[in-house]
Amino acid sequence: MSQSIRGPYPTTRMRRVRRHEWSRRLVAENRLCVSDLIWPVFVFEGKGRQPIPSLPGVDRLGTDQIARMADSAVRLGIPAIALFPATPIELKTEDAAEALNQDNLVCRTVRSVKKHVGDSLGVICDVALDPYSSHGHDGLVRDGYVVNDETIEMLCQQAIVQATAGCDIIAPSDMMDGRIGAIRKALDYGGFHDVQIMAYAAKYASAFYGPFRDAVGSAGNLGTASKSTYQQDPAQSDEAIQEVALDLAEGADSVMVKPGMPYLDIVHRVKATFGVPTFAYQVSGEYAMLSAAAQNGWLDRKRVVLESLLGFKRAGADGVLTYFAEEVAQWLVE
Ligand SMILES: NCc1[nH]cc(CCC(=O)O)c1CC(=O)O
Ligand SMILES: [Mg+2]
Repeated sequence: MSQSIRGPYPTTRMRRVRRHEWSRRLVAENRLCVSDLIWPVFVFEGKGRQPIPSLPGVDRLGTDQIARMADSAVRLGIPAIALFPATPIELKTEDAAEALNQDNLVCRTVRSVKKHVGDSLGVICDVALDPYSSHGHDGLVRDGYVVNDETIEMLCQQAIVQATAGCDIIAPSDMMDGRIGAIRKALDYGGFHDVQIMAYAAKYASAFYGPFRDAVGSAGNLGTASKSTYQQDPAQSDEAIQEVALDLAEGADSVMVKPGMPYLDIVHRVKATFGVPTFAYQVSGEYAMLSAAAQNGWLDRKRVVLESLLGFKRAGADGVLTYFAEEVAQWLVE
């Protein structure tokens, strides 16, 4: 080839650093590690394990499975679990009174985890009424509307009940206005000033929550009703920033964006705007999608899961709540 027809070759060759595995590792800007994972755990009243058909591979755990689960989390180095109770149908009522029972399933589970592993594992509890309400809504319903302030009174009591059981992080997922400030005050007056609040600050009214509602048994209660009068409209972006600003001003220690993959733009904006501990929730529908495709042999389970979680890190999340947590932790420590 003659010199004259050779074009000007690029001085910058992006491919140079990609050539070898050691080099790709060396320049990697983001990394996923076990410390990034929050493990959601469904519990039920009874013994053994119950499969959840729309969450293949995820089981509800009976009371006799709790110690083993907590041991596994500690052994793998998972920093925290998030507990979700499947409340027996006969305990669900219009006023969700079971939420305030000091001996309800979630409180007993918290106590048994704490008794078993103490402070080597953080325990997160959702604050919202949907696992306990006969209508499946996160708040109290008056004349067909989920009422804000009256719900908050109950959420404050629910937070105290959970903190008393030993919960380390209270995670309000209800989207009532002003609940973070009220819960912070209630916790402080109750002597729980060291209990953290992880606010589900930007939580969207999403169809991706379907399998979760199967898991906690609230799908049948909610029926075709929607949560759009309190959860955010998927069209909104600036609104998420305002939600986060309010929750931080009210005393949230960390914030959560939910769902995850379709909302990575929100994760990024929140982290870039506030620079506070920011978490993302890879919700049940996201787990179901990836699992189903992998089960069909259409996607490589391990590779898509790791890629999806790295995506959260790249977007700015400090950690991810994911149903893949235990499995991923096993891969990462191998
Ligand atoms: N307070 C309810 C709650 N807490 C976590 C989820 C969904 C999580 C998931 O889909 O994995 C929901 C469902 C909802 O808002 O209806
Ligand atoms: Mg809010």
